[in-house]
This record gives sequence, C-alpha cells and structure tokens, in this order.
Amino acid sequence: MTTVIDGKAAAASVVASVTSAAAELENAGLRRPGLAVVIVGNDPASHAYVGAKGRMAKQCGFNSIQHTLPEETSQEDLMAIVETLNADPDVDGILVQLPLPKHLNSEPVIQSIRPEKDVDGLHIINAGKLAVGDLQTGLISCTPAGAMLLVRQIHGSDLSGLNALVIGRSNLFGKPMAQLLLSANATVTIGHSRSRNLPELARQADILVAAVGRAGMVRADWVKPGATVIDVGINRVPAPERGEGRTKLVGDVAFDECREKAGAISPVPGGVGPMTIAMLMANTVIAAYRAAGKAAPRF
Ligand SMILES: Nc1nc2c(c(=O)[nH]1)N[C@@H](CN(C=O)c1ccc(C(=O)N[C@@H](CCC(=O)O)C(=O)O)cc1)CN2
Repeated sequence: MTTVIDGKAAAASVVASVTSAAAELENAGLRRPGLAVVIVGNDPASHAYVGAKGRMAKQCGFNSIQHTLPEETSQEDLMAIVETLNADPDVDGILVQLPLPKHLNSEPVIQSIRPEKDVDGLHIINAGKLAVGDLQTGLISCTPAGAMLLVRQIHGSDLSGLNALVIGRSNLFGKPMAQLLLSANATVTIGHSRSRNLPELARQADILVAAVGRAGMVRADWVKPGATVIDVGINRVPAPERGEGRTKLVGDVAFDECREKAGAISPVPGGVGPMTIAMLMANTVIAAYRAAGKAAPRF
C-alpha cells in the first residue's frame, strides 16, 4: 500500500510547534520574532507566496514586515533596504523573494544579508555550515529542510544503506537537499540536465527527489519498486478538463503512474510546497531564540 505523504499535516505540526516556541519567548518577557520579506516586481506567483508567508507569520505570533518594491527598483536601492533590515534589532529574519526581476543580480543581495538573519539559508556561511555537516549553528534552506522532514517521517533519521538521487542542482534546493541526505548517511547522487541516463540512475534510488521544473518528467519506469518519491516541482499547466483557459499545478513526477510503483510519494499540491513556508517560520523562531541568547528549538 503506497503512502501518500501529507505535507499539509506535517506543515501544520511544524507551525504549531513554532507558535508555541514564539509564545514562550513573549511569556519570558522577550520580544516576539520578527520576519521581514522583501518582494520586487509584479510576478503573481511570488506575490501569492509572499502573502502566504505574511499571513503565516502573523498566525505564528510574529511581527511581520513586508517591503513591496516596484519592478524598476535598482540594485543599490534593494541592497539599501537589506542593510536597514540587517541593522533593525526587531528583525530576526530577512527573506528576499526569488526570482528577482531580470535586471537585478540576486547573489550580492543574498550575500549582503547577515547570516544570522538569513532565514532562507542561502548565505555562503549557512550553505558552508551545511556543506561541512554542521546542522546545528546555521540556518538551512526551507524547501530542502521541509523535504527532509518528510523523508524522516518515512525512513527515520538514519538513511544508512539507502541510495538517494536528487534531480536538480540549484543552490535553493538541489545542493542543500543532497547535503542533508548525506548528513543522514544516505549514498547520494545529484542528477541534472547534463546527466546521462537519468532513468537508470533513478531506478537505483531508494529515495528519489525531483526538482527540475519539468511537468511529469519522472515516469513510472524510473521508479524502483517501493521507493520514496519526493516531488519538489511546481509547474502550472493547462487544464482544459476544468474549463476553457483553466490551469492546474502539477509536479515533476507523473503522480498517478508513479504512485503505483512507489512505497511513499509526495503529491503536488499538498506535499513539499506547504513545508517551505512552515520551515521559514521555524528558521525565524530559531533566529529569534539565538538573538535572545536562548537555546533554539529543533524541528
Ligand atoms: N526567497 C525564496 N524564494 C523562493 C522560494 C524560497 O524558498 N525562498 N521558494 C519558491 C516559492 N515558494 C516560496 O517562496 C513556495 C512555493 C510553493 C509553496 C506552496 O505552498 N505550494 C503549494 C501550492 C500553492 C498553490 O496552490 O499555488 C503546494 O505545493 O501545495 C510555498 C512556497 C520560489 N521562490
């Protein structure tokens, strides 16, 4: 019987723990966690995600700040906002929503965020800590941290003897996901657009993680029987069956056919996606505890 992994329930459980951790700070007479999200431009999906982050931050009892900047914002103006947030003692976490408009270079912006406020876990200091196996003192990128929590639900925290394939090598997901799996003792391969014979590599994976941005790329004949399949793709595709001009969200995995082969599989929507925002809340409360000189909760 295949387990369909319930990302919404897992996210709700993380959010409940974050909410009590935030309340404990306030009850101890300390300030509540502060999360600042910066969005540049008019991308509708990015605005939807940022809106959801702000609502969730409020639900967790955080101080939620949003900077909405016009499409034509300059690199200097964006970096000046980050500097102001870096210096603001009420802000524990800073996130710059990606992607930025094409004329802006995201890397200097990300690297200008103080590492202890980098709740996206993308600063080189945080990425470096993860790369050397330090999972305790930095901040870990939200989507891989969330995906890993789902993997732990199925396999526990020791993945010794298991083969994992991560398809995708982005700084936001593929690389940190591979590091997390490696830290849990899995034997890890990273596949990408230049890899030869991805289906063959996938068939050897006990844990198959897809983050390529190609709707339904992973087919049933890629899946080892009983494998855990984690779908990180978010692709909006036409859905004429729902009416003219309608669309729907699908992952990188052909869900219906892969479900037949997998032991456990995460759906899209309702799998890894909700974990991204939950783990952002977790990182923010961790940053707030550390800023207050208190031992941070673990998630
Ligand atoms: N600075 C960042 N930018 C982006 C990140 C990120 O982690 N940091 N990730 C993505 C987008 N993202 C959050 O920003 C995100 C994507 C998807 C979801 C989600 O909950 N998806 C739902 C479906 C939602 C829907 O119906 O549209 C799901 O999969 O069930 C949350 C956050 C890129 N940018």
